Amino acid sequence: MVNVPNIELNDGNKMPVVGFGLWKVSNDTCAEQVYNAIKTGYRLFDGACDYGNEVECGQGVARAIKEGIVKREELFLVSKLWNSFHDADQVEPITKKQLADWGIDYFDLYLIHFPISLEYVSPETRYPPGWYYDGESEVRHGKTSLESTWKAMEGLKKSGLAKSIGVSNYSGALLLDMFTYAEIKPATLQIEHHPYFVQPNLIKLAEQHKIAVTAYSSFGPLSFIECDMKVAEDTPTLLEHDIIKKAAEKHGKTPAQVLLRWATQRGLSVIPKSNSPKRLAENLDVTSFDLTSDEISQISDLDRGLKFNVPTNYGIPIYVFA
Ligand SMILES: NC(=O)C1=CN([C@@H]2O[C@H](COP(=O)(O)OP(=O)(O)OC[C@H]3O[C@@H](n4cnc5c(N)ncnc54)[C@H](OP(=O)(O)O)[C@@H]3O)[C@@H](O)[C@H]2O)C=CC1
Ligand SMILES: O=C1CO[C@H](CO)[C@@H](O)[C@@H]1O
Repeated sequence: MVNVPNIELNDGNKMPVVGFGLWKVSNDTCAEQVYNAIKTGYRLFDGACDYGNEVECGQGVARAIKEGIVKREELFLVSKLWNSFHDADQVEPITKKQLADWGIDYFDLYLIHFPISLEYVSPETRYPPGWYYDGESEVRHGKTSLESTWKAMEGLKKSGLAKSIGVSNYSGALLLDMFTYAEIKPATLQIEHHPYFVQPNLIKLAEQHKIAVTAYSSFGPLSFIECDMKVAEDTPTLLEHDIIKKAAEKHGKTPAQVLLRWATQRGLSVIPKSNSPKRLAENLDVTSFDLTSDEISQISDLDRGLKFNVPTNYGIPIYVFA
C-alpha cells in the first residue's frame, strides 16, 4: 500500500497530503466508494454538508472500522460549514448534526466552506430561495459577520468537536482581516489551485502564517465548454498540455499524477475525487517520484489566473467574496 506522508498543521495535528474529495460522489455509491478508498489506502476524506452525502460517507467509514481495516484515529475526516449556518448560534448545532450523520464524535478538520453568509432556512434545507437553480434572481444573504462565525468555529475546537479548524475560498484580504480578530489562526486554507490558477501571493501569505494550503480542482477544467470559460480556441486542458504530458512520460506517470505531484512537491495537500478504482489508486500514488525544479517552474509558468470552479458556473446568480 502507498505510504502517504503527513503535513504538520500549526496546531500540532497531522494531516495526510493526499485525500479523497467527496463532492459529486453519488449517494447510491458513496458508502462503497469511501470503503474502497480506505481499502486502497486513503485516510483523508474531504466532505461537506453541501455535498449531501455525509450519511453515506459515515456508512463507508463505519464498515471499514467494523471490519478492522482502519481505526477511527487513523482517519482524517474533514467537513465544512455551509453558508446558511454562519450565525454563531447555528454553528455548533449543525456541526453536531453533521457529526451524527457521519456517525462520529469529532471532525479532524472543519472549515468555513465559503466566506458568504446566506439566510438560515432549517437544518435540513441548505439553500434559501435564490441559491441554486430555482429561477429567482436574488440571493438572500445572511447578516452574520465572518468574525462572529469564526468565533463560533473557535468554540468547536475548544469543545473538541473539531480537532482543527480552517477556512476555504478565502482571499488574501480576508485572511489579513481574520488575523485582526482570530484568537486561533486557521490551520488550513482550501482553495482552487492548479497550474492555470496558481495564486502565488495567497500561498505565500498562508505560508508566512503557517497555514497549510489544500488544493481543490487540481486538474483544472476538464473541458472549457462545460464550465463556459472563454479561452483561446487552441488552449489545451491541463491533462492534455504538452508540458504536463512530457513530464508524465519522463517519469512513467500519468498527467494527473504530475499535476498532483506539482502541488504536493510545492507543499500543498490535494483532494482529488475519482469514481474509477484505477484512477483512485493512481491519485494516491503521487509522492513516490520527484519532478525536477525546471519542470516545477515550467508548470508554474502556465499560470493564467484562470479560476473556473465558481458557484456562478453552477447556476448561482450572485456571488460575492464579501
Ligand atoms: N472548498 C470548495 O469550495 C471546493 C472543494 N472541492 C473539494 O475538492 C475535491 C476535488 O475537486 P474537483 O473539483 O471535483 O476536482 P478533481 O480534482 O477531483 O477532478 C475531478 C474530475 O477529474 C477526473 N479525474 C480524477 N482522477 C483522474 C485521473 N487520475 N485522470 C484523469 N481524470 C481524473 C474525475 O473523473 P472520474 O470520477 O471519472 O475519475 C472528475 O471528473 C472535491 O471532491 C471536494 O472535496 C471542490 C470544489 C470546491
Ligand atoms: O464545494 C463545492 C464544489 O464547488 C461547487 C461550485 O463552486 C460548490 O458549490 C460546492 O459546494
